Amino acid sequence: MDAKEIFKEWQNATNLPDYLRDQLDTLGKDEKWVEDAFGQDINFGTAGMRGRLEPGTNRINLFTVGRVTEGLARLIEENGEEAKKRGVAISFDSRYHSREFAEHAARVLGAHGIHVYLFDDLRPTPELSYAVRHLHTFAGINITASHNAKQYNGYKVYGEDGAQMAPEHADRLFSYAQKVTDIFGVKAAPVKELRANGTLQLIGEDVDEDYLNELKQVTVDPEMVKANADKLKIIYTPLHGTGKMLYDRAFRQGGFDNVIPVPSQSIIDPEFPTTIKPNPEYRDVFEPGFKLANKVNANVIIATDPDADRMGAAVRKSDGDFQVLTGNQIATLMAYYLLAHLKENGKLTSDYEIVTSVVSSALPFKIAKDFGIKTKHVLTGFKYIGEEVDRMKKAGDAKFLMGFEESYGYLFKPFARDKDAMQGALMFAEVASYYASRGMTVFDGLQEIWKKYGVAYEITRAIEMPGIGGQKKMAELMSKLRGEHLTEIGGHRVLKIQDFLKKETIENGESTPLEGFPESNVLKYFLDDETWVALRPSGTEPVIKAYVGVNKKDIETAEKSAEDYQKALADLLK
Ligand SMILES: O=P(O)(O)OC[C@H]1O[C@H](O)[C@H](O)[C@@H](O)[C@@H]1O
Repeated sequence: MDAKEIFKEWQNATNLPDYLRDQLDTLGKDEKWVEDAFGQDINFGTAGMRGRLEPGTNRINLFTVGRVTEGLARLIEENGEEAKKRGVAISFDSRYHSREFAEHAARVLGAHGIHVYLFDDLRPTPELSYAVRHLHTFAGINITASHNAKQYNGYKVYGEDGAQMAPEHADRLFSYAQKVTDIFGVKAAPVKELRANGTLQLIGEDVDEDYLNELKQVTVDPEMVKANADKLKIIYTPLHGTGKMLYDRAFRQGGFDNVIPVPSQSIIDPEFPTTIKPNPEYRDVFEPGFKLANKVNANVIIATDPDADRMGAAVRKSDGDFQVLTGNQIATLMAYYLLAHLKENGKLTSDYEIVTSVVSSALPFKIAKDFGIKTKHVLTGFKYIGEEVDRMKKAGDAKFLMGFEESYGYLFKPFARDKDAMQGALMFAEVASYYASRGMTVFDGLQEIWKKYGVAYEITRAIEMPGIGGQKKMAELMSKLRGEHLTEIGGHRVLKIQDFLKKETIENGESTPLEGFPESNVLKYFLDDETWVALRPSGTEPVIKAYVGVNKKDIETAEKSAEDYQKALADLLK
């Protein structure tokens, strides 16, 4: 069936809620929209499915949520009665329709007799990851579009290890979902019935308690934190989302008594009214925090995104202004602190390991090597970091120190297996406390690291390619570049290319196999001035991501060079 026919089916459906029917009537006047919203099924990417909250098979709505949950139900059924009994934990964030979708997913699973643990209210993503492990469920669902704009929602699926489902399983789930021919006929049992027969169980405070208890392990030097408590004032913002549920207790039990929330951003609100996108990457989300910090004379601002898996921070410089740090810089500070702490306490052993993605900063690895510990690169997607934690546990060949991604994700203690902004916030607060104890700001700390190891500076840019045409364009651009074997970028010689799709490394015109990674549409180039650049279509947004990482003597040269490289990449993508 083509897009127009499917659109007609939706028009004729008898069970569309009014808000979807209204949207269908208005948006449906635009043929291009119809083509985009009905021309394909919404895909499963880096983090499950994500899309605009609109009617359509290529959108997020009650019906696409129902269909994918039906796919999950069939995957669980295939694994037998035990899997059904273990069931699924479900959480949701502060977005429009999140609660409704979570409940709908519970009802669809319930109709298959699959046990469901549904959070009674919004909760952070890492708490769901923790709940899956803690309750030994077979899977987890989280209704969230993370840091995307308010028009979006999404559906993340977790495997029994608490990490986002690995591609093999996710593909299977998706293929089951696609076998659902009548998207309007997916069965959903009534909540009342499921509550009465015990299939649907609400969870909340009980899991909070246990998760908060685990969070206590994150702080590595509680005494130092305690001794410097009065030197540190932290501003915290949950950006209108789930971080609000736990931050207060988490900070307090960690010994951080001086944490002041940003009032306007502590209101749970799907409009995210104080932001354009509730993403701690962007300076604008910190504006209310800056004002408050100036008023109460605080030096550190910590922000978590609406589902509290990403954590960003801004720190005061000596001129009084705030610097918004990148995810890479935050991870660098954390890695240095953790290693220095282990060393000072005579606890540093060479079997510690840091894991990060191939598009994240090289500096934490440089530091790790200097301290003599192991490092491991994985593809983008925190689930791959989760897999490494499992590998270390099973093989017993390494101790997990931390995992991080440039996209503001960090994990220290693997009781959660997704990036955990609560853990990130606690660790960053501890880093701030460490520098305060030395009479320094966090920004001074970063400069100290740069002085020792050189300035690593990274910029990630997203080049938008929306719509169905966009997918095609991204595929064409990537395959064109792949075929070209570039020898020069931005006036610099390419020394080596890593092609993660063809799984080959090209160096001096010779190709050797690139082992140890699943296939992925990523190209990474290493240049003659210690710069690396990478290109990949995002798995969560209709964009190609262009990554640049330079190594220079000072930050000014680094910033300029990184900008120049970004321009060169933008030209390549024209
Ligand atoms: O670069 P993308 O494919 O858009 O993914 C960006 C990020 O999306 C989600 O937040 C995932 O959990 C991360 O692991 C990933 O790094």
